[in-house]
Amino acid sequence: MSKFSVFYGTFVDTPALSQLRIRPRTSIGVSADGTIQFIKAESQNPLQDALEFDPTLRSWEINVVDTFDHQGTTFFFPGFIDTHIHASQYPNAGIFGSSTLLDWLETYTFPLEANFKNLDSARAIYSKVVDKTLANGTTTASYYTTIDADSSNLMADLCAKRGQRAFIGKVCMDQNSPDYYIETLPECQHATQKVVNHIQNELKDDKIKPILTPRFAPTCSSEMMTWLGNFAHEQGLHIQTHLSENRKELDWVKELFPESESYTDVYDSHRLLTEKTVLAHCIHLSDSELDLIKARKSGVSHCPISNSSITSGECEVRRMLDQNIKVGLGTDVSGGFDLSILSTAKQALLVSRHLAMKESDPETQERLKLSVDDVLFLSSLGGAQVLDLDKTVGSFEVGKQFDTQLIDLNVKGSKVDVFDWQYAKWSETDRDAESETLFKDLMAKWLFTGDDRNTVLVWVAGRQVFSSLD
Ligand SMILES: O=c1[nH]c(=O)c2nc[nH]c2[nH]1
Ligand SMILES: [Zn+2]
Repeated sequence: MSKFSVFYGTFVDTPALSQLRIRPRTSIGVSADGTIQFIKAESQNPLQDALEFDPTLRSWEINVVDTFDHQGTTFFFPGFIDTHIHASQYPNAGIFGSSTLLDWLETYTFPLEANFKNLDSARAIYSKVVDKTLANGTTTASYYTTIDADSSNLMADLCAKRGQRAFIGKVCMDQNSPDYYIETLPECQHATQKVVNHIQNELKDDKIKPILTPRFAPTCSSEMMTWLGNFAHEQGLHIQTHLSENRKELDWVKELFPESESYTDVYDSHRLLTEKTVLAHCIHLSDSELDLIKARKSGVSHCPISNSSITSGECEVRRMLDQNIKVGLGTDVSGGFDLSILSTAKQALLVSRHLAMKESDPETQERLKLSVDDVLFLSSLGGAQVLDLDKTVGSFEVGKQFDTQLIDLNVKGSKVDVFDWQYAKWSETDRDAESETLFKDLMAKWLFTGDDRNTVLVWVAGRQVFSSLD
């Protein structure tokens, strides 16, 4: 591996909601540990920039990645962050019939997840998931596996080997689950500790972290949630779970936890809401539940494909963003059928428009609509905030890790077509308002007509982890 890398071209990221930052003719220097060391705008010579940054470097020690692009169709974008994906459910992607959450779990999901004791089959499924998510530009994923510890550890090993940044969540469930797929509290404690120990003390890759994963309140006893909440606090661990996805589920939670003020309060009263908690769905929440999530600084994983597929509802993302609640995107495979965050971002935009169409006031309608810039923020820095990783990844800043995808809109065989007048045509020196507008249109083209074919190279912590050019 080179001692130092320098990347040259157009860098695009979203330093805040609704802000698209476009930096053409820029070089970014990255040290061997993957940390961004400098960002130089208006660069003439990336190799020279690296040598100026560190005069002790020799030219042959520097790896130069130059996109040779001045027309806006090739650009670097931060790696996508999938804040919620069930790796174990991937074989069922697309298979959900007309089910809704609770019958979907019984019919499709539990039977599949129960099979992960077989490590060969687990390896085949998990390898596919890591390969495919990387090829779709996902550099960080928060995974649910199954209740099984050994195959969860295998998933951690596969992510480390392939170089993906990942949270590995062994699923915990000790009640209201089928006889063939349930654990007792002592079994859960033992298996959870086994996974945490493997990741922290045996694997020792600081890109891979354990995440405590009570499946959702109905399948978790109060004793289990108390233990998990305390364990998370003692060890400073992340937590992920599902919250308020489906109306029948809400009624069930009310029945099971009559003493709790709300579904959100069930988790809070077990110390499960922290600034490292990821709450998937959050569709049917009251104002006071949103206040509680905000007070605890927990994050929301918005999973629009899943919510439409198993007809759970429409998450009011703008309502959350208006209150500065952290929101990222989740594919929620296989409630969601697509492991692409680009597709998920597109669907997030469309779901916001469905919510807008229910309003009669034009101003309210306009406000509810998420823009291209908004959903690209949710796919990158928004997700990083949800996972409490925003000091490490999600945008291009000195000191952050270089987790990046290189997008080429003109790649052969791609669905995207760019016509002559649509190129941004950054000239050698010029950066005019027209190029900026044209470039924004190219980003919209990418979101709506692009797919994994446009993701040509992917790096995590400066290491190349995927190439479509090989
Ligand atoms: O989208 C979901 N996927 C699941 O596997 C699940 N389990 C409980 N609730 C869930 N929701
Ligand atoms: Zn889920």
